[in-house]
Amino acid sequence: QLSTSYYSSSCPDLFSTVSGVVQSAISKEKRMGASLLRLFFHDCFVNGCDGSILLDDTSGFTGEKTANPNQNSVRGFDVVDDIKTAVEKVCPGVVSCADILAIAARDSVATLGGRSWNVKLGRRDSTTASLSAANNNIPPPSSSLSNLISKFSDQGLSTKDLVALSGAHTIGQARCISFRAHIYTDTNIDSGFANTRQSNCPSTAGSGDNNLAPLDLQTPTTFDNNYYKNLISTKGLLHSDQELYNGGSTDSQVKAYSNSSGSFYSDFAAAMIKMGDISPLTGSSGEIRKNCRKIN
Ligand code: HEM
Ligand SMILES: [Ca+2]
Ligand SMILES: [Ca+2]
Repeated sequence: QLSTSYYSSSCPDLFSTVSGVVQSAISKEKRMGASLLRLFFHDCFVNGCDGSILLDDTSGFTGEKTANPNQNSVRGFDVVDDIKTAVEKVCPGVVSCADILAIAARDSVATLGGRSWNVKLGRRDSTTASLSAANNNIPPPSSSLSNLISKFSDQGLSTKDLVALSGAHTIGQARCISFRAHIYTDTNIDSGFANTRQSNCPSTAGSGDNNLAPLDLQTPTTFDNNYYKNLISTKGLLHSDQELYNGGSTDSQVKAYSNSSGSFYSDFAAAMIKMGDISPLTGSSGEIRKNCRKIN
């Protein structure tokens, strides 16, 4: 029921308005493109793409921002606010925050050198959020391949979608706490690479937990297929990344993407559209939030 032309008459300037704000945010800080892409993933995996992740906690309401995968980690909420403000100026009360996340994710990929796609729209915004679903549904970086496959399958996404979508880790940064175990205890990691990462991520828990390293050591601000090349040279930063190329069923797809950015780009776009279709609120369900951080 989502459609690429959903706002064509109600908000004809929507795409140019969103992309203007996204591009200016990325020109200030390239990492922001990665952060916006990740927000869409963390929204869609928790009761569908309904903007639930954007709701702030209040004294009487606990949202998703303090869930384990999100706390001290997800970012970009100020940019979403800037996009919403710009969109409200051109078409007040029309465009959902959930759709803004979908467009911003697409524009981020395109701005950082990836290929664009036609984004489907017409989602409405939730009036609820779920801390427990955020904790349960978003896989942690300690996940095994079978855990990853099952968390994606729970959302209706295939193993092929898992491998394609994981290519998002061609951009952005991770905290030491997310990759410490992989660089100190796993054996399926290039030893020089492990040493390099250890130099800014102390083995002791607590110290340096928030120190950052790029998910893609070579081109962390370019959306390319280098992530898969890293996996083949056992330079995946997260344990979960390297699980995709560790002698299992997904090795062949990793190899294929490492050899063909074209097949990665087209499968990534198809999988993003599929992820964007997870349980949208439509019709009279939900609402169009005026402020993405709170229900009307
Ligand atoms: C396959 C399972 C996945 C796991 C286990 C996972 C895990 C993680 C972790 C642990 C981080 C670093 C967080 C931190 O240390 O603060 C991260 C960052 C990131 N993830 Fe994932 N992720 C997965 C899939 C995805 C998907 C499907 C997307 C988008 C389509 C995505 C996009 C990103 C991006 C862009 C970043 C960097 C964000 C930034 O720099 O602000 N990830 N992910
Ligand atoms: Ca959601
Ligand atoms: Ca890259």
